[in-house]
Amino acid sequence: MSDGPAPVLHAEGLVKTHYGEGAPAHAVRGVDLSVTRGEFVAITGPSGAGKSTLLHLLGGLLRPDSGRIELDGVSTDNWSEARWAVERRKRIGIVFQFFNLVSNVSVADNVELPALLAGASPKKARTEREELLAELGLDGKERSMPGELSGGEQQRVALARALVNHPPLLLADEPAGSLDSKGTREVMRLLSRFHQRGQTILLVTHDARLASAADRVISFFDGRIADDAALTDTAPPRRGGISGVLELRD
Ligand SMILES: Nc1ncnc2c1ncn2[C@@H]1O[C@H](COP(=O)(O)OP(=O)(O)OP(=O)(O)O)[C@@H](O)[C@H]1O
Repeated sequence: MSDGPAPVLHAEGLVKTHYGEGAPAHAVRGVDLSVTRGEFVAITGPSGAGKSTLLHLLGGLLRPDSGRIELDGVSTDNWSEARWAVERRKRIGIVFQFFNLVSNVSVADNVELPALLAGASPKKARTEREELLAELGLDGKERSMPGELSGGEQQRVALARALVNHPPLLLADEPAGSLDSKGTREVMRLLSRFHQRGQTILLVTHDARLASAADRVISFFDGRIADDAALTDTAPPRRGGISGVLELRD
């Protein structure tokens, strides 16, 4: 590898088979992947290709059958579940299709909790929460319960929760998958904004139009990377990708 800084994420030889009721599902069949700081990478592919399984492996929510993962140059090989939980809080924010907010606590508590668990003082957690919710257009919703919010608002709360500890890596698994076109536009606009400020993002989506908002698109098929289309250094920066893409939806 070159002398530059370690990639935010580096995976080698990842394999994962699910054993359910029927035949084993060979969801991830040997994946090598590096994500550099500041990249916005989309992983796209048809339903059942193994995209979510890959994202769950990369976030430590599933263990690979074989292969290895490094985060910021640190090997995760010997991490226990408990260690993963601690490290994930600092290093990886995750947003899911169905938000996964804690339904019986307020918006404010949903966002502050991961900060407190990571060791922030109550004052710091509160400040971070206030800043993020304001940034995400959720002023005045602090005392609401998740169920009182629209899908788009809930996903913005989930985004605030994922980013409250300033993790180097944001993983997003079909974050617009349960949103209408307005919510989709909003969440993609926010991802793009955070990316422009330097956030490294790995987005899983079956929707090629949303994937085109990223600056590198990986096509995933049958558990393997079929294509990895990074923009070259000499390519002109993409502009208006998201609005161009999402106009299609209106
Ligand atoms: N927990 C599980 N138990 C058994 N099989 C599973 C499990 N999770 C996923 N699979 C199977 O693994 C394969 C890959 O699934 P995965 O959800 O990773 O694909 P995907 O590309 O994310 O699909 P989608 O876009 O529909 O979410 C599929 O055949 C799926 O049925």
